[in-house]
Amino acid sequence: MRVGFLNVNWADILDVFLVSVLLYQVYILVRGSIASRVFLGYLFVYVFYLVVKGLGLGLLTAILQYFMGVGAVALIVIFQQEIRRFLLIIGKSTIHTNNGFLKKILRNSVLDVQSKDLRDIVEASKAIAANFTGALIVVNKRDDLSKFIETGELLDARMSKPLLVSLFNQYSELHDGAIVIVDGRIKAARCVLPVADGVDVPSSLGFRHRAAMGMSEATDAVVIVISEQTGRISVAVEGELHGNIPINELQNRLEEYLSSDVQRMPK
Ligand SMILES: Nc1ncnc2c1ncn2[C@@H]1O[C@H](COP(=O)(O)OP(=O)(O)OP(=O)(O)O)[C@@H](O)[C@H]1O
Repeated sequence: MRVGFLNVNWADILDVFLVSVLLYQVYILVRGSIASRVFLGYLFVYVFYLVVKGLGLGLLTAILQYFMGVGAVALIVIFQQEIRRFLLIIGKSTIHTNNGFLKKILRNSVLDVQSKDLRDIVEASKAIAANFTGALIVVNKRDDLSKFIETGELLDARMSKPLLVSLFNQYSELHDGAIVIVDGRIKAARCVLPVADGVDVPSSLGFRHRAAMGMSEATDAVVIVISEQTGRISVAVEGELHGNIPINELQNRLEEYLSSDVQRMPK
């Protein structure tokens, strides 16, 4: 088939499709992390190398070629976490499971958490806020949250309001840190989240709220934060904190945030 002055065959189309899928997966894995900058830097050097090679600058081409060879090894070391997660996703997923690899790539709707689960989260938030207990609840969207789950105590429990409330009870050994919910299951408790420290973070904010902002900045997850001091419920999404949300609005707001599909720029 001819497209303009190009001769394109099915193998070319398949090739471009597979490379796009691969680059998209790499982007999903590294976005929001420091690794994304390294990845972009390496890509920039590679494009520069192609230009230099095209211009026939032999010496510079040889130097860049050597640099990229060493860089490839360095990339494997720098990206070891991401590579591990990538292989885990492939290993765990089949097209037939709910978490299918293709579904993760192709789906547009990201609202995996059911209304009943959201109701449990809202009811639990209401009870926790009424008792002036602090809480931090992370609800996943599309990003893989394994590296945050690994920092806490693995539970993989069915969603329930009583369980959520008791996990944050101040006498519970698991009350500190955050709970991470993935596809409607309580995956882990006592998780450590990244803390937001940018210039746009109000200095009056405590660490619970900063962690909520940091997590929603680093991933596409939606984070509910309940203040121990004021009993106020806030929700962090895409790095922004929406403060003091009335309990009767919480479910709608969560549904809205969890189903919106804004593509964030990598930090
Ligand atoms: N990086 C973090 N990851 C997970 N949880 C955190 C993190 N930082 C703080 N927390 C939680 O927040 C608690 C401390 O909250 P702190 O009082 O500093 O925050 P705050 O935003 O003022 O909240 P509050 O209004 O509830 O006091 C810790 O005991 C811990 O449970």
